[in-house]
Amino acid sequence: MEAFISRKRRKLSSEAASSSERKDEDGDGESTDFKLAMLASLCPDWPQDILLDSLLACEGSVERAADALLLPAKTGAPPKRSAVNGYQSCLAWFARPPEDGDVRTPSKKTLTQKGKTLHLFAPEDVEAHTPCSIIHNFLPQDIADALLRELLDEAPSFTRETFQLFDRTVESPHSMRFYVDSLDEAQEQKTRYVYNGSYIADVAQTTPEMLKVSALVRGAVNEEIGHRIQRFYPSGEKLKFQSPEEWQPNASFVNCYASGKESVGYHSDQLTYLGPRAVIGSLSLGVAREFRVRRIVPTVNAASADTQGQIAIHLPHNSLLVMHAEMQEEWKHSVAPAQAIDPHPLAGNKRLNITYRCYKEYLHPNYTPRCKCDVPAVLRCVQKRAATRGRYMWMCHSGYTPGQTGCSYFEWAAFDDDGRPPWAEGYKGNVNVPAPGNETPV
Ligand SMILES: O=C(O)CCC(=O)C(=O)O
Ligand SMILES: [Fe+2]
Repeated sequence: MEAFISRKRRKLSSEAASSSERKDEDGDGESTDFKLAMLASLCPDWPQDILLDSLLACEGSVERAADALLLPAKTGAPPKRSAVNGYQSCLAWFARPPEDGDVRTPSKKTLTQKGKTLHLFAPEDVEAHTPCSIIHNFLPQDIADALLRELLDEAPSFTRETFQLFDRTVESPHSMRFYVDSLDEAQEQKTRYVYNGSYIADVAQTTPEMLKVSALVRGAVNEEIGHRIQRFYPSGEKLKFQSPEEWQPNASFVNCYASGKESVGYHSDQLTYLGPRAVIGSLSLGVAREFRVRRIVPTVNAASADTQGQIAIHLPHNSLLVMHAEMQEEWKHSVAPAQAIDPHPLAGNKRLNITYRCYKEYLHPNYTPRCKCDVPAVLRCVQKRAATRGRYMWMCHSGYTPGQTGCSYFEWAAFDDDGRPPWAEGYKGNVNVPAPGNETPV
């Protein structure tokens, strides 16, 4: 569902848009994810893989795919997800264990196959084959339980996002709330920070347990970043545009999945306030669920969107998943609906998830470019178009506001090697330079 808001709205004139900060765009037009999300809203009972198959069979036409699926559904229930789609468990059984001093790059080999899901459980497999790392049993049990209890008390205040999709109003398939560390910041967020063209009306103050845990997450994430750079990045150096500063969480989205049916569609998190090559620390509590990731491959048509299949990372209670600097620009992630779940002793059927984020002071909307509608622009990275892939751009997002069409404002974003914009202290010069002849993304 989140993917609804990660698409260009211009072509869909009868459609208004939604809120939520985090979701990113390709800058490449209406993609398979968006079509999939639309199809999922029209056919909510069908598994993702069947939706995708149907979309491909109908050459990307959402209407035809929905017709094809809904016709038989009138006479029977949707088919069960095929059990043969998932395979493999611990790749490390087959791999040489890394030795101290090894510098490895993340596996380039395609492990996943079109339409298949590769299930990963072991932390060493997750870090070797995805842009993430995971720490199981992250918190001492009493702290994890206290945090979970606190979030269970908070959850009734969470809300669902609503989207206007053609003539339908659609709700996000899980609820959430945004938290910042002080009341001043909450006020600032409500009045200055724009998310897909709107302000967030409800911004809460980070709760005491969340704040306590934030300090632990901060230490662990910084350690994981160092480990990732040393072991996986070329020459053991941080990526171009990645911040060399310490990662300091100061904001978080908390998500609640009330049952196995609740989910979030494939998306990338929006970079506007996090900057390029953002790192996110994601703590899972309660019911274990699958976190699916898929590498974005440059596409020419809908049929090539799933050429590498997807990887499911299992997120048990009290696990900390770190989405590293490769993640938001090159991969998409989702939480798939679960056909069966194991209830948790404290949380019942619920999963609570905190995504700790590091908002950069120099990306405060006071400083970032404003579009012709006089709205702070949204920062996006070209994900699919091969010629400009990986370039950052500032664009208008007023088009996300119901009733507004937005403007055509577009500007390549200037960042130095450390991801700092020109107005930031210590800016060393633009390295986000488009290739000649590729000055505009569309
Ligand atoms: O629930 C999760 O693990 C992921 C949530 C997510 O992707 C988000 O908040 O952007
Ligand atoms: Fe996300």
